[in-house]
Amino acid sequence: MKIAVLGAGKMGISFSKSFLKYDLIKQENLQLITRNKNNISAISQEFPRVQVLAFDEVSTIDADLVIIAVKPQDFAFVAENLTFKFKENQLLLSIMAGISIEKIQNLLHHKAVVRAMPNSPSLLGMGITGYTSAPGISFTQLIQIERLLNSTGRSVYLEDENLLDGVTALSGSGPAYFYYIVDAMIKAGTEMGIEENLSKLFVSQTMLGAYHLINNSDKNLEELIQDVASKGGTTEAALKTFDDNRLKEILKEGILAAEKRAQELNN
Ligand SMILES: NC(=O)C1=CN([C@@H]2O[C@H](COP(=O)(O)OP(=O)(O)OC[C@H]3O[C@@H](n4cnc5c(N)ncnc54)[C@H](OP(=O)(O)O)[C@@H]3O)[C@@H](O)[C@H]2O)C=CC1
Ligand SMILES: O=C(O)[C@@H]1CCC=N1
Repeated sequence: MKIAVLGAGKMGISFSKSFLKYDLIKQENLQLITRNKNNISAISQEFPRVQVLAFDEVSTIDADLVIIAVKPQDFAFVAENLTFKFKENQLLLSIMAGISIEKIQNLLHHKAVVRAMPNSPSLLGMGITGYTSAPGISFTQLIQIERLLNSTGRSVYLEDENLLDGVTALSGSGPAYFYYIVDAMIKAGTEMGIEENLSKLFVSQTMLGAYHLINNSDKNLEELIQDVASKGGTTEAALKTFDDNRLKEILKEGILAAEKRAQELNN
């Protein structure tokens, strides 16, 4: 299989690394397309046998699969300035937030589109990707896509494309929410006089342990919380402050704002 990545940024590179790591593709069969010519030598150093091209130098794409990994805001420019046509047998895989299959089909004049929403832990093979496809994509093509996505972590096929904006808000953006909460906890630690590196250790090991308890316990989240929160104790004091300040609602509102933004990106 030959793959071209249009938009060799963080996610495009991260996907490429996963495909190469699991031998799903050879460097010789990968094309990385970037906007800025100054990036070419750095990318070529990392991938010595990959063909690295600038967008305005591309005259044809020799690939079975083209991954579109530019920012949604750059997509209209890409579509208007393509100097080549997609071949009928080429499959497009978009990982752009918000942009619908219909819009991709219309702007690129190409029907065979799969739309996916991965997340940044894909860099470690620990991501999760929701994906869906245009009508007419064969089962064999979907299996090929799923094999590639699974090299970046887990993947879930969704019948309903509309759910992908929710997936974007939940797992696409999710790692940033987690870092945000971890950062707030570490800062609280330093404010209480714990050295920053120690605070980081206490918080990250707590998150890791708690994550494994979620996955290895028969108890639901409410019960796990109750196990920690002794009557009249410290946890209860923290949880009361969170509830008094509507922290859960605020987090939910933030996630819904991310979904709304994904929908706006398609306008
Ligand atoms: N970051 C994340 O965690 C996730 C991102 N996504 C989606 O993945 C996509 C990429 O995001 P991310 O990797 O973070 O962003 P990056 O900015 O790191 O990557 C986008 C890349 O596209 C390049 N680019 C822009 N225009 C063109 C063009 N005309 N031709 C070729 N390359 C071009 C940019 O070049 P330049 O360096 O010049 O800007 C940049 O390298 C987005 O659509 C985003 O919605 C999805 C899930 C998670
Ligand atoms: O913030 C964004 O728009 C992209 C999509 C999901 C994660 N990053």
